[in-house]
Amino acid sequence: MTDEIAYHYRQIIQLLGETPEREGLQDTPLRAAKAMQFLNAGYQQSLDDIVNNAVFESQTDEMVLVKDIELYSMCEHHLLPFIGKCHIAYLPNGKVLGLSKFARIVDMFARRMQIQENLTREIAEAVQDVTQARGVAVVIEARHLCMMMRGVEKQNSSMSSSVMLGDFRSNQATRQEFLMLVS
Ligand SMILES: Nc1nc2c(ncn2[C@@H]2O[C@H](COP(=O)(O)OP(=O)(O)OP(=O)(O)O)[C@@H](O)[C@H]2O)c(=O)[nH]1
Ligand SMILES: [Zn+2]
Repeated sequence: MTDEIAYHYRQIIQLLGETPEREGLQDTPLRAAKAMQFLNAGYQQSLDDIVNNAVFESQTDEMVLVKDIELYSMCEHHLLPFIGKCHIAYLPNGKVLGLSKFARIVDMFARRMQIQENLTREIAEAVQDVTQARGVAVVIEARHLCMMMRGVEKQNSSMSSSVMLGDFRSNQATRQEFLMLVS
Protein backbone atom coordinates (compact mmCIF):
# COMPACT_ATOMS: atom_id res chain seq x y z
CA MET A 1 0.00 0.00 0.00
CA THR A 2 2.76 2.48 0.97
CA ASP A 3 4.66 1.69 -2.23
CA GLU A 4 1.55 2.24 -4.31
CA ILE A 5 0.87 5.63 -2.71
CA ALA A 6 4.56 6.52 -3.22
CA TYR A 7 4.28 5.60 -6.90
CA HIS A 8 1.42 8.04 -7.32
CA TYR A 9 3.27 10.78 -5.42
CA ARG A 10 6.18 10.34 -7.84
CA GLN A 11 3.77 10.89 -10.74
CA ILE A 12 2.31 13.99 -9.06
CA ILE A 13 5.78 15.44 -8.43
CA GLN A 14 6.60 14.95 -12.11
CA LEU A 15 3.29 16.42 -13.29
CA LEU A 16 3.91 19.48 -11.11
CA GLY A 17 7.09 20.16 -13.10
CA GLU A 18 9.75 18.68 -10.84
CA THR A 19 12.36 15.99 -11.48
CA PRO A 20 11.63 13.09 -9.09
CA GLU A 21 15.16 11.70 -9.69
CA ARG A 22 17.01 14.72 -8.33
CA GLU A 23 18.77 14.05 -5.05
CA GLY A 24 16.52 16.01 -2.73
CA LEU A 25 13.39 14.37 -4.10
CA GLN A 26 14.54 10.76 -4.43
CA ASP A 27 12.98 9.60 -1.17
CA THR A 28 10.17 12.15 -1.13
CA PRO A 29 7.43 9.95 -2.62
CA LEU A 30 8.00 7.33 0.06
CA ARG A 31 8.22 9.91 2.85
CA ALA A 32 5.08 11.65 1.62
CA ALA A 33 3.25 8.33 1.40
CA LYS A 34 4.16 7.45 4.98
CA ALA A 35 3.18 10.92 6.19
CA MET A 36 -0.19 10.73 4.44
CA GLN A 37 -0.84 7.27 5.87
CA PHE A 38 -0.08 8.60 9.36
CA LEU A 39 -2.42 11.55 8.84
CA ASN A 40 -5.17 9.15 7.78
CA ALA A 41 -4.51 6.44 10.35
CA GLY A 42 -7.91 7.09 11.93
CA TYR A 43 -9.54 4.90 9.28
CA GLN A 44 -7.75 1.87 10.78
CA GLN A 45 -8.95 2.56 14.34
CA SER A 46 -12.20 1.83 16.14
CA LEU A 47 -13.71 3.44 19.22
CA ASP A 48 -13.56 0.16 21.15
CA ASP A 49 -9.84 -0.24 20.44
CA ILE A 50 -8.84 3.20 21.59
CA VAL A 51 -11.11 3.36 24.65
CA ASN A 52 -9.82 -0.06 25.71
CA ASN A 53 -12.44 -0.37 28.50
CA ALA A 54 -11.06 2.70 30.31
CA VAL A 55 -14.54 3.65 31.56
CA PHE A 56 -14.74 3.80 35.35
CA GLU A 57 -17.66 3.85 37.77
CA SER A 58 -18.06 7.17 39.55
CA GLN A 59 -20.83 8.96 41.44
CA THR A 60 -19.67 12.40 40.32
CA ASP A 61 -22.40 14.26 38.50
CA GLU A 62 -20.66 17.60 37.99
CA MET A 63 -19.39 18.79 34.64
CA VAL A 64 -16.04 17.42 33.53
CA LEU A 65 -14.16 19.58 31.02
CA VAL A 66 -11.05 18.70 29.01
CA LYS A 67 -9.76 21.87 27.40
CA ASP A 68 -7.23 22.82 24.72
CA ILE A 69 -6.71 19.41 23.11
CA GLU A 70 -4.46 20.09 20.10
CA LEU A 71 -6.01 19.13 16.83
CA TYR A 72 -4.47 18.53 13.40
CA SER A 73 -6.72 17.39 10.58
CA MET A 74 -6.97 17.56 6.78
CA CYS A 75 -9.82 19.26 4.99
CA GLU A 76 -11.55 16.85 2.67
CA HIS A 77 -11.90 19.47 -0.05
CA HIS A 78 -8.25 20.39 -0.60
CA LEU A 79 -6.30 17.85 1.48
CA LEU A 80 -4.68 20.75 3.30
CA PRO A 81 -4.37 20.91 7.09
CA PHE A 82 -6.62 22.62 9.52
CA ILE A 83 -5.11 23.17 12.93
CA GLY A 84 -6.65 24.14 16.22
CA LYS A 85 -7.96 23.18 19.61
CA CYS A 86 -10.80 21.06 20.83
CA HIS A 87 -12.69 21.43 24.13
CA ILE A 88 -14.87 18.58 25.39
CA ALA A 89 -17.23 18.58 28.37
CA TYR A 90 -19.64 15.98 29.65
CA LEU A 91 -22.04 15.40 32.53
CA PRO A 92 -21.25 11.94 33.93
CA ASN A 93 -24.05 9.51 34.52
CA GLY A 94 -22.42 6.92 36.79
CA LYS A 95 -19.34 6.50 34.57
CA VAL A 96 -16.25 8.55 33.73
CA LEU A 97 -13.88 8.10 30.82
CA GLY A 98 -10.07 7.83 31.18
CA LEU A 99 -8.60 11.30 30.63
CA SER A 100 -6.23 10.40 27.78
CA LYS A 101 -9.09 8.84 25.85
CA PHE A 102 -10.57 12.23 24.99
CA ALA A 103 -7.38 13.12 23.10
CA ARG A 104 -7.36 9.67 21.47
CA ILE A 105 -10.94 10.12 20.31
CA VAL A 106 -10.05 13.55 18.85
CA ASP A 107 -7.05 12.07 17.01
CA MET A 108 -8.97 9.10 15.65
CA PHE A 109 -11.50 11.34 13.91
CA ALA A 110 -9.02 14.12 13.07
CA ARG A 111 -6.76 11.65 11.25
CA ARG A 112 -9.29 11.26 8.49
CA MET A 113 -10.40 13.53 5.63
CA GLN A 114 -12.78 15.90 7.34
CA ILE A 115 -14.75 19.07 7.46
CA GLN A 116 -14.68 20.77 10.82
CA GLU A 117 -18.41 20.53 11.47
CA ASN A 118 -18.51 16.76 10.91
CA LEU A 119 -15.38 16.26 13.00
CA THR A 120 -17.03 18.15 15.87
CA ARG A 121 -20.15 16.02 15.68
CA GLU A 122 -18.27 12.73 15.41
CA ILE A 123 -16.23 13.52 18.53
CA ALA A 124 -19.36 14.50 20.50
CA GLU A 125 -21.27 11.38 19.46
CA ALA A 126 -18.32 9.12 20.29
CA VAL A 127 -18.01 10.59 23.81
CA GLN A 128 -21.76 10.22 24.28
CA ASP A 129 -21.63 6.65 23.02
CA VAL A 130 -18.82 5.62 25.35
CA THR A 131 -19.91 7.44 28.53
CA GLN A 132 -23.72 7.39 28.20
CA ALA A 133 -23.46 10.87 29.74
CA ARG A 134 -26.40 13.17 30.51
CA GLY A 135 -24.88 15.58 28.05
CA VAL A 136 -21.80 16.22 25.91
CA ALA A 137 -20.48 19.51 24.53
CA VAL A 138 -17.67 19.91 22.01
CA VAL A 139 -16.16 23.11 20.63
CA ILE A 140 -13.45 23.23 17.98
CA GLU A 141 -11.59 26.40 17.03
CA ALA A 142 -9.36 25.97 13.98
CA ARG A 143 -7.48 27.72 11.19
CA HIS A 144 -7.74 26.27 7.73
CA LEU A 145 -4.63 26.38 5.55
CA CYS A 146 -6.82 26.11 2.45
CA MET A 147 -8.06 29.60 3.34
CA MET A 148 -4.64 30.92 4.34
CA MET A 149 -2.12 29.57 1.80
CA ARG A 150 -4.43 29.65 -1.22
CA GLY A 151 -8.00 30.59 -2.20
CA VAL A 152 -9.10 33.73 -0.39
CA GLU A 153 -5.73 33.94 1.45
CA LYS A 154 -7.09 35.20 4.76
CA GLN A 155 -4.42 34.74 7.39
CA ASN A 156 -6.32 35.73 10.51
CA SER A 157 -9.67 34.07 10.19
CA SER A 158 -10.56 31.08 12.29
CA MET A 159 -13.62 28.91 12.50
CA SER A 160 -15.52 27.85 15.61
CA SER A 161 -17.92 24.93 15.57
CA SER A 162 -19.87 23.37 18.39
CA VAL A 163 -22.12 20.42 19.07
CA MET A 164 -24.29 20.24 22.19
CA LEU A 165 -26.00 17.00 23.15
CA GLY A 166 -28.43 16.16 25.97
CA ASP A 167 -28.48 18.63 28.88
CA PHE A 168 -26.07 20.98 27.09
CA ARG A 169 -28.71 21.36 24.41
CA SER A 170 -31.80 21.56 26.62
CA ASN A 171 -30.44 23.44 29.65
CA GLN A 172 -29.40 27.04 29.01
CA ALA A 173 -27.50 27.38 32.33
CA THR A 174 -25.41 24.25 31.66
CA ARG A 175 -24.57 25.45 28.18
CA GLN A 176 -23.64 28.91 29.49
CA GLU A 177 -21.39 27.43 32.18
CA PHE A 178 -19.54 25.40 29.54
CA LEU A 179 -19.17 28.33 27.14
CA MET A 180 -17.89 30.55 29.96
CA LEU A 181 -15.31 27.94 30.98
CA VAL A 182 -13.94 27.57 27.44
CA SER A 183 -14.03 31.23 26.42
N1 LIG B 1 -17.86 24.46 6.15
C1 LIG B 1 -16.61 24.09 5.91
N2 LIG B 1 -16.04 24.46 4.76
C2 LIG B 1 -14.78 24.08 4.55
C3 LIG B 1 -14.01 23.36 5.46
N3 LIG B 1 -12.76 23.17 4.92
C4 LIG B 1 -12.78 23.78 3.71
N4 LIG B 1 -13.99 24.34 3.47
C5 LIG B 1 -14.52 25.11 2.33
O1 LIG B 1 -14.93 24.26 1.29
C6 LIG B 1 -15.24 25.09 0.19
C7 LIG B 1 -14.96 24.39 -1.15
O2 LIG B 1 -15.40 25.30 -2.12
P1 LIG B 1 -15.22 25.12 -3.70
O3 LIG B 1 -15.73 26.37 -4.36
O4 LIG B 1 -15.76 23.81 -4.12
O5 LIG B 1 -13.64 25.00 -3.83
P2 LIG B 1 -12.57 26.14 -4.19
O6 LIG B 1 -12.83 26.71 -5.54
O7 LIG B 1 -11.23 25.55 -3.96
O8 LIG B 1 -12.93 27.23 -3.09
P3 LIG B 1 -12.07 28.43 -2.49
O9 LIG B 1 -11.42 27.90 -1.24
O10 LIG B 1 -13.10 29.49 -2.19
O11 LIG B 1 -11.07 28.85 -3.51
C8 LIG B 1 -14.43 26.37 0.40
O12 LIG B 1 -15.35 27.40 0.70
C9 LIG B 1 -13.58 26.06 1.64
O13 LIG B 1 -13.30 27.20 2.43
C10 LIG B 1 -14.65 22.97 6.66
O14 LIG B 1 -14.09 22.30 7.53
N5 LIG B 1 -15.94 23.37 6.84
ZN1 LIG C 1 -9.98 23.06 2.30
